Amino acid sequence: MSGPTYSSIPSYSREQYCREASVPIYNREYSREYSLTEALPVVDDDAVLENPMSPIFQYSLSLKQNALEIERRPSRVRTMTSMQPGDRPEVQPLAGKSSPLRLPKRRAFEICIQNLTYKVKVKEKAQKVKREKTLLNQVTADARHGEVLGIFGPSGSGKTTLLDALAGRIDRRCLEGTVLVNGKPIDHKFKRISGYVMQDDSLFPLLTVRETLLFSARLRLRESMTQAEKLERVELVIQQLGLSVCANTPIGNDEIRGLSGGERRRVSIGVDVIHDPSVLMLDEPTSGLDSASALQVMEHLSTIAKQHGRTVLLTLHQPSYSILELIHNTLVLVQGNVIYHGPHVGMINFYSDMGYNMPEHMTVVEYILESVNKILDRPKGLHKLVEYYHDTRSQLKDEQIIVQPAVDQPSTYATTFFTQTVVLAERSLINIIRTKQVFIARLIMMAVGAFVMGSLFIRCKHNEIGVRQRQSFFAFALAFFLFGANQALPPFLAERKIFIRETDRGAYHTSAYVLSGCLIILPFLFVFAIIFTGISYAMVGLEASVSAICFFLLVFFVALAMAHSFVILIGGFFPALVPAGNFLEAFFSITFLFSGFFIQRTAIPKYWLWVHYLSPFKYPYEALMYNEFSHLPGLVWFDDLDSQDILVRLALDHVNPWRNVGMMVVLWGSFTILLYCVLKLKASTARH
Ligand SMILES: Nc1ncnc2c1ncn2[C@@H]1O[C@H](COP(=O)(O)OP(=O)(O)OP(=O)(O)O)[C@@H](O)[C@H]1O
Repeated sequence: MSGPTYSSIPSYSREQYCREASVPIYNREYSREYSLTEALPVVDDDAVLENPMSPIFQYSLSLKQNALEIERRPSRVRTMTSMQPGDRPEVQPLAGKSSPLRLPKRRAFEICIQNLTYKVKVKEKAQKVKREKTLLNQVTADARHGEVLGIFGPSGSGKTTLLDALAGRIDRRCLEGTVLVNGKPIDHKFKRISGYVMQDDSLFPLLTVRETLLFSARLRLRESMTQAEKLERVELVIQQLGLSVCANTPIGNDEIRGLSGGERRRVSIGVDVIHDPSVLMLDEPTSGLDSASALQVMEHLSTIAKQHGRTVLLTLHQPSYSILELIHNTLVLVQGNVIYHGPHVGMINFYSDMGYNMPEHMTVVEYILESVNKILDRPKGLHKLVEYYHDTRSQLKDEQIIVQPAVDQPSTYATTFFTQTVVLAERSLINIIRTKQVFIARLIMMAVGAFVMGSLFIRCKHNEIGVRQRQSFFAFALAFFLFGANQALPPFLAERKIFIRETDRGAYHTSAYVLSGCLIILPFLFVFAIIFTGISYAMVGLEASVSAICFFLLVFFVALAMAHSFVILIGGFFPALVPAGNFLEAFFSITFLFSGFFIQRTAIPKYWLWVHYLSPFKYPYEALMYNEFSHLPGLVWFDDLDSQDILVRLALDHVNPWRNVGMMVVLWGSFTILLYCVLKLKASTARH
């Protein structure tokens, strides 16, 4: 096809258009030119004209600064207007465009995929050596701005793999071929200008739809936008995705009642379109939706592409007629090979030329996918399909779209590190408050534990048994605290997927996430330490000076924070609960053995000493012991042994309690930094 595109119409005022009625407008869908008199007797900005040429479609005509924009959209009202050239058509406001919010003008992006190949090594059960499996084979395609590229293919044909490859979820070093974005090789900046809606919905179950979208807006819309504008954008997305009825419903999950699967899918789309990315990739955006909702979502995506000039790539299964009409270009994959790329209308001719005639009741995609299975059953079936496509490809070449230069979209984060930390902390706080049962349960556990220990070691005497009781109390209390930190694991693992998705798309810095998580939990840990100290300290009858009590509280608080960050670190390494939980149990059990309580440091064989120094129990245990005995100088406990002698006997006389607290802080900081590194690595190689 050749001819001018809409955007090539020169910059005319509306009056000029009316005067120069003979300016031809090329309509790509109908492959013909219309005169302005025919299509556009009177045009108001952002108006819908009941299309006189089609009973099914409306043309949304809008006269923008530099070009006349014409969008074809399915008509909701099937009214036919018989219109003669020169007649004044009925003009209605454009549905779903009521918001005055203007999206920023952005640079248009054209993606050009050339011979993209992705192979993995797979091990067959029976075979010893690994076999190479080709997931993408010489895929060549392009996605243009202002258009929706529909990627089709039978299950397992490589649709998700292709999107993952573009989204940077597959290490580029494992890919052969080229992906060009506006003529330049794709790089890490692409993540920031693109949005990727994956197949699975990773959302916070306790946040409502509106809250979910608002948090996404606060993280991903530019800082320069006011709160009111962000709210307005959220409301617009809610409206466009048909989520108004459930805007205040919690997302929910298997345990908490919430949205239906289709609504959840739409929220996932909302989260990734809220910042209006220049390139939007969606894996099965309509899965789980009824036909009306699916059409609504697709209309929205088509609008994003057409009206805002964004590039949309999506995978779909069995699109209906109406959905297919909203897709401008198609790519059909079979076993990682392209068997068709071009407009879907051309697909009918392409396959009828091959000798396949489409029955009336089927969409072309449905028919092709059904036929492909039969073709694949034949000898060399796939090879023939691919070969036929390659032979005819040159004939299918569509006209070149010239990418319009416009305002560049910055490739940095939309918000500052400070804003990200605040927003993420606020979101975590809401989640903690909404799971108050978990917090209350842990609080009760602390109180009951403190009471049981306090009543067991009640009023320890200053004698030999009293020394033993104090040792046992400190050791057991620390075990109770540190083993209990495992409770942080399940909520973190549930959140981990969301974190990976969000950072993968460049929503915020990994460091902002780690810092916010680290800070928001501290007040809660402090409350636990206070409850425990308040109940058990006096009951056990420990040294009653203010400084000793405060130090005791400080040690437990820092121990809790250190243990919490360690548990989260392990959650960063292991994505599943069982291996992470098992590792933590084993780690805490072994390091508890080396704490110095069961066997003194001086008695530990040299080759095991390193475990003693790594033990998270060692530092708080020694600090607590020293704190207790050093506050009672000269007190004779038994056999003429005073506090100092006891410390010498227990090999604790060398302890510097503040150095131990310092070591705990260092461990806490190291675990947090390691967590940052692990999450950063996981986010960058999410698919492998
Ligand atoms: N790491 C991997 N190792 C081996 N095979 C893999 C790997 N990742 C994906 N595959 C295989 O690659 C093929 C393509 O997978 P992909 O998820 O891209 O298919 P799809 O077209 O999106 O399927 P669906 O429509 O069912 O989502 C499948 O056969 C899948 O099993």
